[in-house]
Formats: sequence, C-alpha cells, structure tokens
Amino acid sequence: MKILITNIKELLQVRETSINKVSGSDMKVLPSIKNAFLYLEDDLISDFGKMEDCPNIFVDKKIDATGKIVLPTWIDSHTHLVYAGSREQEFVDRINGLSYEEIFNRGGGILNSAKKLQETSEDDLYEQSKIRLEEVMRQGTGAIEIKSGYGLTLEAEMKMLRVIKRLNENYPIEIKSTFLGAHAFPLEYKDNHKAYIDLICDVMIPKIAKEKLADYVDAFLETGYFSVEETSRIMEVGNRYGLKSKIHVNQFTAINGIEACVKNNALSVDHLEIVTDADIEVLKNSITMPVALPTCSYFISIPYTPARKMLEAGLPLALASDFNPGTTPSGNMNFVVATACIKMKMTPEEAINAATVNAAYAMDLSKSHGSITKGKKASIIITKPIESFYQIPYAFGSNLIETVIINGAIL
Ligand SMILES: N=CN[C@@H](CCC(=O)O)C(=O)O
Ligand SMILES: [Zn+2]
Repeated sequence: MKILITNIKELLQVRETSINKVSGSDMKVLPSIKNAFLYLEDDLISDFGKMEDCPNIFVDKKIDATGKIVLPTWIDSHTHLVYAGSREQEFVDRINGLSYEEIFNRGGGILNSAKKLQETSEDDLYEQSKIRLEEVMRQGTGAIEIKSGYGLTLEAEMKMLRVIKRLNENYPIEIKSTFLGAHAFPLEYKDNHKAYIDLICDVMIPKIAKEKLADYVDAFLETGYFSVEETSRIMEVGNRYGLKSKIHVNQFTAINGIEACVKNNALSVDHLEIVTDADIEVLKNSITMPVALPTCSYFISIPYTPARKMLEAGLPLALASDFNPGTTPSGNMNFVVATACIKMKMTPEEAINAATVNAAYAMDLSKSHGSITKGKKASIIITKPIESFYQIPYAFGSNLIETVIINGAIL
C-alpha cells in the first residue's frame, strides 16, 4: 500500500543517514522539517522532504496532516508485558507504608506473579497479554522488547517465551524477546542459589537458545537478588549461546554491577536509579546503552535516574517503560517521555531522542527503526493538531495521538 502524508506541520527525527545513537549534548538536537511530506510504500519509508518537493503521484491513501506533528513510533526496549493477573493489593500495601523490599520478603513481588503465571494456561496468558500489546500499539509503540521472568521454572519460562513468539507472529509490531530466568530465586532454591544458577546456565539457556525462543538474556543484578558473580556467569553463558545481555542493575543499590555488564559487552544496562561517578566512568566509551525507566520511579517512589549528570558526562541515554504488574503497570511511552521531562529534567528533544534513536539501539534495531530515514520501517505517529511537539510531554494526561502506522499498517 502506498500512503502519502502531506502538509505535515513538523516532521520530527529526520535523519538523512541512519545513526546508531546520540550522546551527551548531541541529544539536545532533534532534526526536523517544517511543512513536510512523508511517503510510505508498503512497510518502508520511501521518501520525505519539504512540501514544495512533494511528488504528484497516484497513491492508495492520502492523509492531510495540516497542523499535525509526525514522528517515528516509540521504541520500548524494556518491558515485562507478558504476565498473569495483577498486583493491585501490593499497590495498596505500599500506600499503607510497606516498601517494595518488605512486600517481596513477605512472599509478594516477583514470586507472587510467578505463582499466578504458573497456574495460568498458555492460551489464557496470550489472551491477557495481547490486550496490553494492542493498547501500547495504539499509544504509539512500534517496537517492543518483552521479557520472561515470571515463570522461574524451565516449563513456565518457555511458556512465557512462546507467548512472546506468538505475539510477534500475530501483530505488525517488531518484538524482541529476553530470557529473564534470573529474576528472583524460586523458594525451593532459597538456600541453594548455586543450584538455580546451574539450572539457568546448564539447562535453561541452552534449551531456549536451541529453540530460538530468545534474543537476549537478562538478570536482576541487585542486593538481595542476583550477585555480580552470578550475573557475570549468566552473561558469559548467554554470550556463548549468541544471546547478548540486557541487565536490570542499580535499581536500589550500586554494587559495581555496571562494570561487570560493560565487561561482558552488555547491549544495555537498565534502571540506574542509583548511579555513582565510577559507574559513569565505566559507561564512557562503552558499547552499552544506559536505559532509564522513569515511570517505575514514579510508581514506586524511588529516585529518578540522574539523567542530567549522565548527559553532561557525555553519555547516551534511552528511555523505556518497564511495563510490569509490580513496579510499572503502564506501558504508555507518551507518559514515559513526559515523566523524563518533568522529573528528570530532560528537554523534549532529549527525551524524544532517548525514546526513538537510542531506544532502537538498545534492542538492535538501529538499522530499521528510530528515525525518519529512507528504507527504515514505515512506523510512525501522527498527532492531533497541536501547537508544537513540546505539547507531547507538556499535556501529559491527554491523548494527543490521532493515527499510528506500524510497519505500513494503519491501526
Ligand atoms: N526490578 C525487577 N524487575 C521488575 C519488577 C518486577 C516485579 O516487581 O514484578 C522491574 O524492572 O521493576
Ligand atoms: Zn524491568
């Protein structure tokens, strides 16, 4: 299908040649064309430019974008969108004064979700998850990473990964899949951590890699969860099986986990609510993308990733939702971008770069996603008529999206 979008008030994130990532002060720059056209052919961006150069051609669909902003779809590089049930009782418990840690120590948290997931059939899990996927697509997400990690047995982890695979087959959105067996120690391994790490490294990763059910490995590298040594072993085995790592780290404490991730060539380090000067130093000149999850900080009232400090040190930064039932029951990337601006003091230009170009890097999609570039995927957001793109974070509670096109399919 040929789609021509005309009279675009401003076409954002225009990159003549694709770039892998934007870092430091370059993140302040969001290249755009005012009064633009955009031409999509099937699932690809075919042409774009100023309205005066708009081709006069026959197309299947013309969209007049007078007064509207067009930008590439959001890329959400960190989610746990496949889960069973919900955890709103823990939400109320936190309002009443319990911490995330206290809830976990009472058998809540990840183990609560794991119990629910183990009791849910694969079909039911698919049905529950697809509702969330359809919702985030309507909210402008055009590529998404989804983790396992609420199974914690080989059988239940594989169930989650098969559901992710089925979502990928049935929807136009690009999905990458991450094996997160090391999310929490199951109760039966409470006093024998080594046996669970052995199970992950000797049985789960080989089996999952053989069945091509995951693109990446992840672990919750945190005090009280997985140590630097345990996570390093998982990253090493992952690398051996062709699964790069994307690691939960520095959410509550800084224990030199980032250094271990960089050493193991992790694709991304995610959360980073607590970041030391030494962490910033090891991230400099590394291939590892730091990923902030501001709506997690918002929901469970923990510190926000120190974005200003990191950008001033010249680092790149990506933004993702962390959509999960415990710490972030929302996958709305518009709200993620707004929260990054409001709470982390990122400018709208920086936040949009973080949720498009840098987010694409964090899931190996730089070649196909993240910018308006000829030959990249026809995955775009068309807003309602708005004053300027600053409205996207400014009017944080409003739905400003009129149309979403993903891989050439109009939703
Ligand atoms: N921190 C680890 N994992 C998830 C939350 C897990 C849960 O509470 O269900 C996160 O990214 O916040
Ligand atoms: Zn997470």
